[in-house]
Amino acid sequence: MKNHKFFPMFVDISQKRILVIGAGKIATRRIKILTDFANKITVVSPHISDEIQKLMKQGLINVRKREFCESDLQDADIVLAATNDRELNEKVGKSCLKNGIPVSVASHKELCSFYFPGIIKKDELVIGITASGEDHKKAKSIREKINENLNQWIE
Ligand SMILES: C[C@@]1(CC(=O)O)C2=NC(=C\c3[nH]c(c(CCC(=O)O)c3CC(=O)O)Cc3[nH]c(c(CC(=O)O)c3CCC(=O)O)/C=C3\N/C(=C\2)[C@@H](CCC(=O)O)[C@]3(C)CC(=O)O)/[C@H]1CCC(=O)O
Ligand SMILES: NC(=O)c1ccc[n+]([C@@H]2O[C@H](COP(=O)([O-])OP(=O)(O)OC[C@H]3O[C@@H](n4cnc5c(N)ncnc54)[C@H](O)[C@@H]3O)[C@@H](O)[C@H]2O)c1
Repeated sequence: MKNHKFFPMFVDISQKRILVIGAGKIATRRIKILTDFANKITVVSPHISDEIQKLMKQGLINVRKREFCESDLQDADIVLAATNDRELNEKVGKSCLKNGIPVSVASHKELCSFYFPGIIKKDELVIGITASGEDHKKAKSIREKINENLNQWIE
């Protein structure tokens, strides 16, 4: 295929129903970012990190404290699969792709219809970074470098 890079489309997700499956290290990192952009975040997971618990108490997210079930997808506009059960992530990814629900699968880049980017947010500036799924550490280190220098560049 000639073009297979993902386009950085900046999208209004403020009213989108976002379903995050899993509430561990990766899901928590992403949910904390998403709360700056989205108002309708639901997390489904039997175990919840302390940080997720805090966000729930602040009213920033809804939590279904149980295992994922297929019907969770019925009221989801966007899905992030981030459990430590790779088979489940895969099942979710395939189901979303089949049903046209935008999905990012933390364990299977080939099942993503979008990638979760590295994000820097400063006032009205929003910067998203991807290494096209090819080098996650590079995406992280470039995000850190931009972060370190941004204030200086703005001045
Ligand atoms: C950008 C960032 C956002 C975030 O996660 O917040 C992000 N990954 C980050 C870091 C990171 N990821 C991984 C490590 C461990 C070291 C390593 O393996 O290299 C580290 C480093 C670390 O965490 O220090 C492991 C990993 N990641 C994926 C797989 C599965 C696969 O490749 O198939 C596996 C193997 C899992 C396993 O085998 O178990 C997949 C995806 N990770 C993505 C995003 C999507 C597009 C990536 C891109 O654009 O390149 C994509 C494709 C899908 C998605 O998840 O949407 C964030 C850095 C930004 C920041 O720090 O700000
Ligand atoms: N994309 C990335 O940046 C990146 C980086 C490292 C790892 N990973 C991948 O991300 C995934 C999650 O890693 P982690 O470190 O956050 O794991 P973790 O062990 O910290 O958390 C896993 C979470 O999944 C939940 N879970 C397990 N079974 C579930 C089910 N049936 N229904 C709902 N929730 C369920 C657990 O309750 C827990 O909250 C792994 O598949 C790993 O391979 C991705």
